[in-house]
Amino acid sequence: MPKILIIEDDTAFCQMLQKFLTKNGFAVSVSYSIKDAEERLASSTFDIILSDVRLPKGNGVTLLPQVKRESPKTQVILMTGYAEVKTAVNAIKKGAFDYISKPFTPEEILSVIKDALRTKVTDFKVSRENSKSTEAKKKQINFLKGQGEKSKKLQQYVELVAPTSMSVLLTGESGTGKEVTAKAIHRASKRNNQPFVAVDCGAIPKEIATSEFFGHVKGSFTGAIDDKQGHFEAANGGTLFLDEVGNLSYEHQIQLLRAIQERKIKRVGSTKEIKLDIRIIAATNENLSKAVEEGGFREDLYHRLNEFSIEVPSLRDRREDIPLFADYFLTEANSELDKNILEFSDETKRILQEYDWPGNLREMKNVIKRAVLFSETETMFPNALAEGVVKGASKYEEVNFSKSDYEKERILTALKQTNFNKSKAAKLLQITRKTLYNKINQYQLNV
Ligand SMILES: Nc1ncnc2c1ncn2[C@@H]1O[C@H](COP(=O)(O)OP(=O)(O)OP(=O)(O)O)[C@@H](O)[C@H]1O
Repeated sequence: MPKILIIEDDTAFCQMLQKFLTKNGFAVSVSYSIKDAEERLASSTFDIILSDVRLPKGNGVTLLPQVKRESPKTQVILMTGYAEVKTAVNAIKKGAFDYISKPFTPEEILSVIKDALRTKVTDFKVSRENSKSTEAKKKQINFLKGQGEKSKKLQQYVELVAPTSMSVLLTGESGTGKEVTAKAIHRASKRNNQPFVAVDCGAIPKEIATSEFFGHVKGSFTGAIDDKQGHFEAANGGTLFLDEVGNLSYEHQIQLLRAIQERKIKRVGSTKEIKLDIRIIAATNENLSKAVEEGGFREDLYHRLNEFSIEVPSLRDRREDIPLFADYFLTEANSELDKNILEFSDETKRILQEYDWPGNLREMKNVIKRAVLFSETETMFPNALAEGVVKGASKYEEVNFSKSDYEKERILTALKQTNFNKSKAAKLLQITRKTLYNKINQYQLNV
């Protein structure tokens, strides 16, 4: 029976969730404070931790390093309010599995938990793939080219730099698509039949970073029970993607620089040199040049990584691509959830268009997947969207969109979808024909 720990200071909500998850076959423990959670984590192991972001005396994110250190297989899901999306997105980079915005429904929480249980935790968020990967993996690396000016420029740069052996530094906010851009560069390069190895530098504990990067031989330190290949060796011949490179300690910056310059490495505890032929793509959502000025990042390494830099635009800066990405994520969610939502209603489109998307494409993908799960008609209406998104779309409040506007819109869409066949439209709307006629009169619809 999978074990879940809920960390939530709202005791009533916590107990309700505990009851619901217990009924659904999970062994559920609860902690109402960070301190209690820390104690529990020290003595037991859980498959899933479901933690509120905002807790008295801290937040759910501060627990992540402890969880990742003591129980790397545990998946962490954060429960957030609207204003905390950015924190949650940062938490994902630190190793959290996903976040779920409050309020959520029972189906939604179960779906996230099931996803988390299905997804095996890889060591420190390292993913390895090569071009001979399975269909599923190929699907994961889909890269949609946008049509707006900024997206076209991004695509141009990708095509320009891909065939060269230049190091590329990708900058941009979290969730903008830096990793998928790195994969797109790899796929368009001559190395595309060689490995692409992605390493989240922010998630590797300092103490073992050298061995993670360069590997080790058996017995070289306590805990080195076997020979182990590092990420550099695993990527040999292909591309090494260093995500969150700004998080590397000074010591590891030196080690990386040396390996890149000398094009060879030694495993920890070994004298044997291994020759490298690697293309480096690094990514950061910090201002790395400022970090160089302030002395937090080595200038020589910065120049090595930054032979060519590409800024991946935020979704706010490429709003003209929102419909394209929304359609793309709709199709993706339909196939993942085995649903068939065909379109967005006009009001839904407007909300998606006007919302600010602080978590960028990652947030949009999550919002649409959740909404697909909720939608019961072939058209997606605003009520399926997370409340934060609806509220966040500023003009939504200005026009004071009311329940009746929404109802009217649903009725018109259903009528259009059924070619104005009122029986079919009523069925689609799950109301009786008589109610439909009453509503048509009430709203004076000319149909
Ligand atoms: N061009 C794109 N086409 C299709 N999906 C995309 C595209 N860009 C981003 N995505 C989707 O958005 C999500 C976030 O992308 P990705 O992980 O590459 O962002 P990131 O900038 O590397 O984020 P972080 O800085 O948090 O590591 C992924 O699920 C990815 O599939």
